[in-house]
Amino acid sequence: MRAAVIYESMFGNTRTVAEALSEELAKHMEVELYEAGEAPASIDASIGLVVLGAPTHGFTLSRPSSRQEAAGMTPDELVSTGIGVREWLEAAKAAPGTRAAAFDTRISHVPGSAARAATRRLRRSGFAIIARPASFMVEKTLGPLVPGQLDRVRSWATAIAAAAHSTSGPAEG
Ligand SMILES: Cc1cc2nc3c(=O)[nH]c(=O)nc-3n(C[C@H](O)[C@H](O)[C@H](O)COP(=O)(O)O)c2cc1C
Repeated sequence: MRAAVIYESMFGNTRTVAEALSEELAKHMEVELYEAGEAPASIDASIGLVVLGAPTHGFTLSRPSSRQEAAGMTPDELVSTGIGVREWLEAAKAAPGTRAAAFDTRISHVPGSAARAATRRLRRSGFAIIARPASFMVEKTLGPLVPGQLDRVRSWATAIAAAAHSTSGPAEG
């Protein structure tokens, strides 16, 4: 099976999670890692699993206005300077039933997260959701990740690899 991991990140924390996730998933399948602005809008039929990752902004997926707000918080260039996962999803095309899962990074345990919003949108677009949305925590808005989060990422990767292999994709009906 091949997987596409597509992430958006302002300050690099979601990218760090996406990289660790991809490394672990690659023990179980072929993995392509894309920043959202560079990800293909059309998911190739050979891709059996799509994993989306985004920072939580305002209890949901980022918008151009929240990304602009993020840009004002650091003198450094943002990791994602083009579209985010919200806009990628609006344009995405994939075979109905393509397996998918979503994660986010966030600061607070208050309900409302980018991963939940992405999962809802994936389902609405015809993807088959194989895992509950996962959140990985940062200490402050700019990061870093809370210690121990990358262990949680690796466990989640193992779980979604197993779920992907035990769930039929579009080709199998
Ligand atoms: C404009 C803005 C809004 C945010 N809103 C939330 C929020 O509603 N809930 C939350 O837990 N974290 C919120 N955060 C913190 C982000 O989730 C945090 O910056 C992100 O996880 C860092 O990941 P990144 O380095 O990949 O951008 C917000 C951050 C920004 C910049």
